[in-house]
This record gives sequence, structure tokens and C-alpha cells, in this order.
Amino acid sequence: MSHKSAKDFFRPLAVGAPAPLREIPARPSRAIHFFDPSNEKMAAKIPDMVGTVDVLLGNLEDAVKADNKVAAREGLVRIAQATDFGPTQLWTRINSLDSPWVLDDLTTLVPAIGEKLDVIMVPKVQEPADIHYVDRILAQLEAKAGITKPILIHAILETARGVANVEEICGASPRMQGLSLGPADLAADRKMKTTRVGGGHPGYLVREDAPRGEDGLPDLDAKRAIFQQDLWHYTIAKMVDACATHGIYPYYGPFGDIKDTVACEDQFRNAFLLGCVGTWSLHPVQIKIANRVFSPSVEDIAHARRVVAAMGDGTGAVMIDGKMEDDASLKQCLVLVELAEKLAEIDPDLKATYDAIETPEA
Ligand SMILES: CC(C)(COP(=O)(O)OP(=O)(O)OC[C@H]1O[C@@H](n2cnc3c(N)ncnc32)[C@H](O)[C@@H]1OP(=O)(O)O)[C@@H](O)C(=O)NCCC(=O)NCCSC(=O)C[C@H](O)C(=O)O
Ligand SMILES: [Mg+2]
Repeated sequence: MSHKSAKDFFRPLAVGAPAPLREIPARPSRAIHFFDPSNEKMAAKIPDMVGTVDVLLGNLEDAVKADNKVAAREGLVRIAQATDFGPTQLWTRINSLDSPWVLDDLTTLVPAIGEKLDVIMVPKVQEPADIHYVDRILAQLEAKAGITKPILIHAILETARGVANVEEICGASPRMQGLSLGPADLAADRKMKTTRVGGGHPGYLVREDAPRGEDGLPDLDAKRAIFQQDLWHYTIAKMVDACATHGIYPYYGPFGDIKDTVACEDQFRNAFLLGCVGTWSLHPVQIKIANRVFSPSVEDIAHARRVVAAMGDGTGAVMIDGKMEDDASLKQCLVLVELAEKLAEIDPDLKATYDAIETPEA
């Protein structure tokens, strides 16, 4: 089997295409907000959403009716050409690589709005070859259209084969920006017995042991606590490790129970704590939840700054509030402090909140 040399990764795949990036920029992307560009009511809201959300994503794939695929593609071109996105990123989700629409998605979008498109989300990615296909075609289209910065690729992890190949997918191209979990398609592909778009399931649980009766035997009639478990823990953790290994960014995906904002917040927070940088938003109500959850809390930043100040040159160990802090906890604190600094650059309210935190002297 022949392999590319490391340096080959940094040569454009088409003459005249922009040079691949060596690092994927850490741009805030707490919420990737999905809209259907063929839905006039939704589309009309997009210009006013600029600046309120980190990423606006024109969705062309599932949730757009087959009869509306062309209207969605053309609608996205119109919206992108007419809108100044300022600090907000513009992404799209193209149709799947085996669909009758994907080639027209790419050959229409790149020449028309390629300079404005930051990231293309590719659904149902199974293996590195899927990324190689999109990588080469993007390079050719960028070269032809004179696009000056490479459009990045984001893959959705929504097949069992995709999960099995996750490491290779992350490393398949310098365009790889990140991965999202696609729990609905993944559940179907794995033949999980669920009927939901993300989130937990009351049947996936562990039950407390039965207490012993006076006879020393388990009292199977006694009431026992049950603890609902997280269906997605394994996949999210695997995705986070693969992304961290390759210097790209992991995201939770959709939470379909729009009305259950509490469970949505829990799902988002679990993903944040495990290492995800953001999530999808399907409805405007989910943007605020994502922005709140994926921004470090005041308490975390206050503590992190105390640790940074107390640790001086970053070596050794100190006690703060009865707990030992050392090089490793300092590194965790720096993840939060650096994220807060990045977010403060684009979110004036958050900047004011973080600026108001009393910072200890070093
Ligand atoms: C989920 C929805 C179908 C709900 O729509 P609707 O019933 O219209 O909700 P509301 O009445 O509460 O809407 C209030 C107003 O807000 C506008 N709206 C709704 N959603 C959006 C949006 N995403 N962006 C902008 N504006 C939005 C409505 O038009 C109402 O406006 P008005 O009447 O003027 O007040 C709908 O929210 C929706 O379709 N959301 C997107 C769904 C989607 O993109 N799904 C695909 C991603 S999930 C997936 O693909 C699964 C994944 O791949 C996997 O495998 O896991
Ligand atoms: Mg899907």
C-alpha cells in the first residue's frame, strides 16, 4: 500500500487551489444553528440571527423535502450573497455522497459562495475515501473559481462503519475541521431500538441491588432506585479522543425534543464536560442553551484564574481550598481560561461578565 508523505498533505490537490491549512483555527462554534433555506419563514430570520449565534448552517440534507432540494440550494446561495455574516461563520450540510443531489450541491455552492463558506458538513461519512473524494473535488472547484482560502470539511459520525474508522477519518485531510455525532442515523444504522433524535432513553438504566430481607435473601418486592444511563457516552468519548489526537474539534449533534429544554441542556453539558466545543441547534430556543452551556461559567473562570495565579511558573503543587493543584490541573484551567478569552473576543456580554470577575494577584 502506498502512503502520502507528510509534506504531501500540505500541497494543494489541484493546481491553483489555495494551500491547505496547517492548523485548524479555534473559532468559537458553541451552536451550529440549522436552517432550511427553502423554508421562507426560516430563511427570512437568518439576517437578524447574524451575531447572535456562532455558526449559521444552511441545511440541504435530511429534513429538507426531496422536492425542495433545488430550492434549498438556490435559497442558500441567495441568502449567502445578500448577507454580511460579520463574526458569524457560514456552514452548509450537503446531501450524502450517494445521493442524486450532492454533485450539484458542490458545483453550485463553491463557485457562487465559496469565499463566504467556512465549512462544509458531510453526512454519513463511512471511511477516509469519502473525505478524499470531497477533498479533491473541493480543490478543483476552488481552483476554477479562484477561491483564496480552503473550505474546511466537517464529518458527521452517523454509521457504525464511520465510528469504527473514526481515527482515519479525522486524519484523512488537512481540511478536516471536526466531527459531529449524528445520533438518529447512527441509532438506525446500529439497529438500536430507539425512536428518538438524540438524548437519553428511560429504558437504558441500571437498577440498585435489592435490599436483604430479615431472612438474608434479596427482597425483590422492595422499591429500588434506578439510574438512567447515557446512550451516547461511548461514541462521544471515542469521537473526542479521535479529534484531540488529530487537532480538530468534536461536537454533539441534534437534540430533537425541542420542548424539553432541561434535558437538552443536560445533554449539551455532558458533551461540554467530555470535551466537545459545541453542538447543533435545531430551533432558535436551543441557541441560548448552547451559548450558555459551551461558555465556561463564572465560577470555573474564577477558580481557574486563582489556580493560574497560584501556580506561578506552572510547576510544583499548591493547596487551594483544601485541594491539591499541580501542573495537570493547571493545564485544565488553561483550557477554560483560553476558551473564555476566545469567546470574549466575539461576545461582548460574555466579555463584560468575565472582566467583572475579581482576578487574584499572581
Ligand atoms: C423543529 C421544527 C420543524 C419546528 O418548527 P416550527 O413548528 O415552525 O416551530 P415553532 O413554531 O416553534 O417556530 C417558531 C418560529 O421560529 C421559526 N423557526 C423554527 N425553527 C427555526 C430555525 N431552525 N431557524 C430559524 N427559524 C426557525 C419558525 O419559522 C417560526 O417562525 P414564525 O412563525 O415567523 O414565528 C423546525 O425548528 C426545524 O425544522 N428545525 C430544523 C430541523 C433540522 O434542521 N433538522 C435536521 C438536523 S437533525 C438531523 O438531521 C439528524 C442527524 O443527522 C442525525 O442523524 O442524528
Ligand atoms: Mg443524520
